[in-house]
Amino acid sequence: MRKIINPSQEQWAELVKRPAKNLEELEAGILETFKQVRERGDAALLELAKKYDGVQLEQLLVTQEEITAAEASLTVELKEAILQAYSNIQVFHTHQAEPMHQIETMPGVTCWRKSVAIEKVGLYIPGGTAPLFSTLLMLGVPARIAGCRELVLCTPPSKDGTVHPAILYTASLLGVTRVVKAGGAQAIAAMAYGTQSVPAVYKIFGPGNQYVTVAKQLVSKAGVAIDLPAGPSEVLVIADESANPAFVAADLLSQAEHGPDSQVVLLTNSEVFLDRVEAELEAQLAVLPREDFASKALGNSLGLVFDSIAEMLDFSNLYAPEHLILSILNFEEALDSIVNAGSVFLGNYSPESAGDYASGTNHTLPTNGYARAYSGVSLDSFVKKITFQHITPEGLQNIGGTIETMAAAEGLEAHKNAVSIRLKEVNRV
Ligand SMILES: NC(=O)c1ccc[n+]([C@@H]2O[C@H](COP(=O)([O-])OP(=O)(O)OC[C@H]3O[C@@H](n4cnc5c(N)ncnc54)[C@H](O)[C@@H]3O)[C@@H](O)[C@H]2O)c1
Ligand SMILES: N[C@H](CO)Cc1c[nH]c[nH+]1
Ligand SMILES: [Zn+2]
Repeated sequence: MRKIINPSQEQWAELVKRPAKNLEELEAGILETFKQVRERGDAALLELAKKYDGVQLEQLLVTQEEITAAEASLTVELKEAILQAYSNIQVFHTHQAEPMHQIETMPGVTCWRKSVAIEKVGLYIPGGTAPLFSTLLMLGVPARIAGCRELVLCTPPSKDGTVHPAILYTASLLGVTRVVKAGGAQAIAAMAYGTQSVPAVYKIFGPGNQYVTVAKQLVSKAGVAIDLPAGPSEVLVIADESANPAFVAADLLSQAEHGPDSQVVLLTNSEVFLDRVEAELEAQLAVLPREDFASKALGNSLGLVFDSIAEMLDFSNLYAPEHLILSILNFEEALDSIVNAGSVFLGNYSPESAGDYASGTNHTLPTNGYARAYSGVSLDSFVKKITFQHITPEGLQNIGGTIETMAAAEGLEAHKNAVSIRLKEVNRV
């Protein structure tokens, strides 16, 4: 962890940059993958699974037998945990539905907006370093609440050609239409362009590593929608001396273990506290099974000491973390100052893992500073909002003049005439 005491304002711009691969090289490789998938469809997916996932697949689609066997192999404890998380995510996301209001903007002019489900959605479930079946709940539950009809799931196969049973169990709970053994940029291309086995979808959802995230951003230029850039996980903790160094270290490691390109950041107003957290990091890291990823991620990470909580909040807003943890005594006083963050965890007993799995909030969140402008996945992500309007003859008499004047000022006579021709008739009657 890189340690800096009172970083200057000039250093801030540098410090908020995430560890990232060379974008041009990444894009060139991904575009080549897209070309192969577009030209050769399933054959390219099978070849790329061998190249990147190290497995010679016999077929891309998961069979019903595989799903049945997966269900039977899970413990009751894990199934119950999945069902509890499902229920909390469902409750939280169901409450995001907006009531539909019909608004009369002028007498006789009525407007309203209706949420309509996106019919075909693609769900990318990461599987390179860990089988994130929790991500399937985060995407599948709101998709089902919204009423999406077709759910296509892509996830990288493991080396023996299987998909983790908890992913298959969750897919079955959600009634996923098709589960495809494909990961990385090739999976994104398949869902965007379609192949013999993978139907093209209208919007692609889901987090992933830098290959997946850049691939999503590239296909979004080609006409398919995406949810948001949700790349390597990150957490920023703001802690004062009221915080528990062991808890803070545990939270930092929880995101560091996602992979070597993750970044974790600690901001504190006490150098002594920072030293205590560093000692805890060392002790806890030594017993982590994913020590290799976590220690690489810690190598990218920052421990910064500031004079005041206000300054830490300013830095955090510039950094715009995916996850923000406020482990400070008076966290309520800080809430109004948070303007850029994906999801926020308050006090000493709200571990970030709660949001990852089961509290009910969505864990598919903007990374790499995108929380300055993007929200995480929500029910809204799975619907389009279609607006409607109905104008009565009296309504047209009320609003017609305004439209005619504006259309004439833009020099668009046909627009003006679409009103005038009607007004003539209305005024004649
Ligand atoms: N922001 C969020 O909301 C959020 C949520 C969950 C997970 N995540 C992040 O998702 C990521 C998951 O990454 P992952 O790697 O475990 O799984 P992944 O499924 O995203 O990526 C695995 C795929 O990457 C491709 N790949 C790997 N090396 C490659 C190479 N050299 N060239 C081309 N393609 C290559 C392969 O096709 C492989 O199937 C982690 O970084 C994690 O932090 C983010
Ligand atoms: N922390 C990840 C989002 O950045 C989500 C996740 C899934 N499983 C564990 N964690
Ligand atoms: Zn996590």
